[in-house]
Amino acid sequence: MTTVLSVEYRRDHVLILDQTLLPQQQHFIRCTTTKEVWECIHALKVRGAPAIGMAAAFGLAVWANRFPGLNFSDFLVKLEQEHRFLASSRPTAVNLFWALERVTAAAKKASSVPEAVQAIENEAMQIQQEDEAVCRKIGEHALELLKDGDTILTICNAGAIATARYGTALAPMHLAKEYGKQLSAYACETRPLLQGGRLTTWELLQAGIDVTLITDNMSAHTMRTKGISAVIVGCDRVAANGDTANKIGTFGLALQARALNIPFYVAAPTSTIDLKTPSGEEIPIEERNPEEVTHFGGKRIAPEGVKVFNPAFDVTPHEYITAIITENGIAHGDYARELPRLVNQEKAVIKK
Ligand SMILES: CSC[C@@H](O)[C@@H](O)C(=O)COP(=O)(O)O
Repeated sequence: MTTVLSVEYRRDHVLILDQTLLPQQQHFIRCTTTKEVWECIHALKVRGAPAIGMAAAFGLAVWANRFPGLNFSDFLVKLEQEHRFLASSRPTAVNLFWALERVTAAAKKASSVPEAVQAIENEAMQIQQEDEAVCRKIGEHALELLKDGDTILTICNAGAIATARYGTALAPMHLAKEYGKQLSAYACETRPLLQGGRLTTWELLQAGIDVTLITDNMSAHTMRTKGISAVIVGCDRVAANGDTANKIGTFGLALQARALNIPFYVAAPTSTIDLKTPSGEEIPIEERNPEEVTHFGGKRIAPEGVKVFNPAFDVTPHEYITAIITENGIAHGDYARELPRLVNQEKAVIKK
């Protein structure tokens, strides 16, 4: 599989793989300020819920390392400001807020600036290390639901470059390859920014995994005619009742899967489960620049003045989700009861 790290911490800077240039170019952006990290997250140069959490956490670590002076209370006030600034880069993926809160809480336990800098750095690196282990576990649990020879359909990119390694929805594909099993994938192109067409195909091809690209409007036909065994998607936030926000188009896939009696699975690190948000109705859905829809490859394709609706995510109601696969096990329905149990097991699993 690809060993490219989409986010790499180098103490006085963080290297971010510019995912907007893939697959044509593999270019890393050197960020030395929180503003540069904010811009990378906002412009989807780094994207995918776990990866944006890591980028933001490392952004704070870079800022802390460059902090001039030793006044601890001044440091904490400015840390809160930088935290809030980075948190404003995107609204939907809860991992962004989760990761920022983790590193800020670690700094608050310190008693001097050097101690706090070290604590932020350690916590950010821990988040990245944990994410790799978490994704591998998700892949292993997902494989319990699949068999050798299965074909899955996915949307967007919930792969290695959206995480520390392996991905979430794509983790079973990478692990199957490692275990000598055969899983094939159909990747929905994922308009308007083509994360499926550009990124999932690139990642799976690099890993030597069988992948076929389709446009988004081919999904129902593909499910019906190509022997799709399961739909597996990632997520940006899972509410306490199991309602799940993921890339726009995901809800449509869930409806199609239900109509065709195909299981619909959500791969969710427990860091993406937000027990404080009761249902999908309370999940903020990011709306992005209309130009993402009116333009294609830098060229206008829609008439000047047309109204545009461009939500980046949608919410799949929990009743359409066959199972939610976490690093701590699988919830099959009754999410309001199962999700707290899985989230609260988190520490036990990570320590293994
Ligand atoms: C493991 S990544 C999970 C999700 O973040 C992913 O499925 C997704 O929808 C990403 O959207 P994006 O807008 O590309 O950040």
